[in-house]
Amino acid sequence: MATRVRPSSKRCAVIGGSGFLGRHLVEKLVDRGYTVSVFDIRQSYELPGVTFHQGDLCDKQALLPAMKDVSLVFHCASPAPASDDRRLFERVNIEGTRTVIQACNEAGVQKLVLTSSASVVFEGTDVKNGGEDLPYAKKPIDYYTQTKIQQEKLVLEAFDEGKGLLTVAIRPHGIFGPRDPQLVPILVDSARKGKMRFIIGDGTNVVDFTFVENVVHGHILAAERLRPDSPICGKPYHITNDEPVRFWDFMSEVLVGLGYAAPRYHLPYAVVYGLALLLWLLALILRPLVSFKPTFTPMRVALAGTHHYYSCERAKRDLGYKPL
Ligand SMILES: NC(=O)C1=CN([C@@H]2O[C@H](COP(=O)(O)OP(=O)(O)OC[C@H]3O[C@@H](n4cnc5c(N)ncnc54)[C@H](O)[C@@H]3O)[C@@H](O)[C@H]2O)C=CC1
Ligand SMILES: CC(C)CCC[C@@H](C)[C@H]1CC[C@H]2C3=C(CC[C@]12C)[C@@]1(C)CCC(=O)C[C@@H]1CC3
Repeated sequence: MATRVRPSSKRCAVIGGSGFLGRHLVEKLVDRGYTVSVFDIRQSYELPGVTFHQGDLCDKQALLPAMKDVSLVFHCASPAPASDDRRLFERVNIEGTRTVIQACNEAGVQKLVLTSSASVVFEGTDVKNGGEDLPYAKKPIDYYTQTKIQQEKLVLEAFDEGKGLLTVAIRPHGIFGPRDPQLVPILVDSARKGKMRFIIGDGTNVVDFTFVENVVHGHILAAERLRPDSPICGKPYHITNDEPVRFWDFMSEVLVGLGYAAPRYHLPYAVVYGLALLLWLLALILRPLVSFKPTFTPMRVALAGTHHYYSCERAKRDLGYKPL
């Protein structure tokens, strides 16, 4: 009878490994002696020792070769929040994640680490030092958040000792660092268009921005602590800098550092949120005729005008996490 060879614990796959977080994760894994396969819909770089598999994660047959002899899978692929395309989010984050789980089970993968998001509990109102026990948002503000919630539930519920699949979810918030494709680019683009003169609300709201290397560190700790008897199986973990900052101070520092003026004039939060909602509706109605993407989406305005910072005490306790 043929015996199944147990894959090496240092062989892993990174789904979404061509992206911002994914590439940082791949680079750190290679440094730590892992053999890495990247699976992504695009290839954005080359790295010695890393094998690239190009394909759509909704296609199980395309995924399986990237998972051959792999014991650990990181799933950090998602459409960009800015795309605001309901069907795309549902297809990739929900149906695609189901496919990833099936492929992991078929390929005999032992551990699956999902990159979720702290925004799965954010409903547009203040979250102060939020723990992982907060309920999922009942009224998620956008399709991105709505489908990230479903995705996280799928992965955590897939934890099944019987089948041998151990799962965990990492919830970062507002990732920044080299090659960030959204935070600084959106900010700079808005500043160039003269849209960053205003502070939404009173400007004192405190939030988490998380350095990408801390997020990578949290993922690797979780992967290495994921064992059948570990308390982390089937659980989500917030990973932050453990250093919440004022949203508008952070924005101002980045803008001034890049040679733009800091926002100065205050606008009432409720008015800007209402306008953003109106613009979003207008863009939705006019979509068949004209396509325009408002800079100030309801989600961005909510993030810019409320407190949203999270406790990483559970990660410190269970993962031995400490910001780098
Ligand atoms: N950037 C942030 O502030 C935060 C990001 N996250 C999560 O972190 C993860 C990584 O995000 P980023 O690196 O910022 O985004 P990114 O856009 O740089 O990376 C996502 C990657 O997924 C790939 N991808 C998308 N659809 C795919 C598909 N159908 N099949 C295969 N690959 C596909 C893209 O090509 C891209 O390389 C995502 O799951 C995101 O939800 C969570 C919290 C905050
Ligand atoms: C136009 C301005 C009012 C705001 C400009 C800055 C924003 C582009 C960013 C500030 C907080 C960021 C953030 C995310 C994207 C970029 C910001 C809105 C996420 C939505 C990315 C995906 C997540 O999972 C949560 C993030 C929260 C913070």
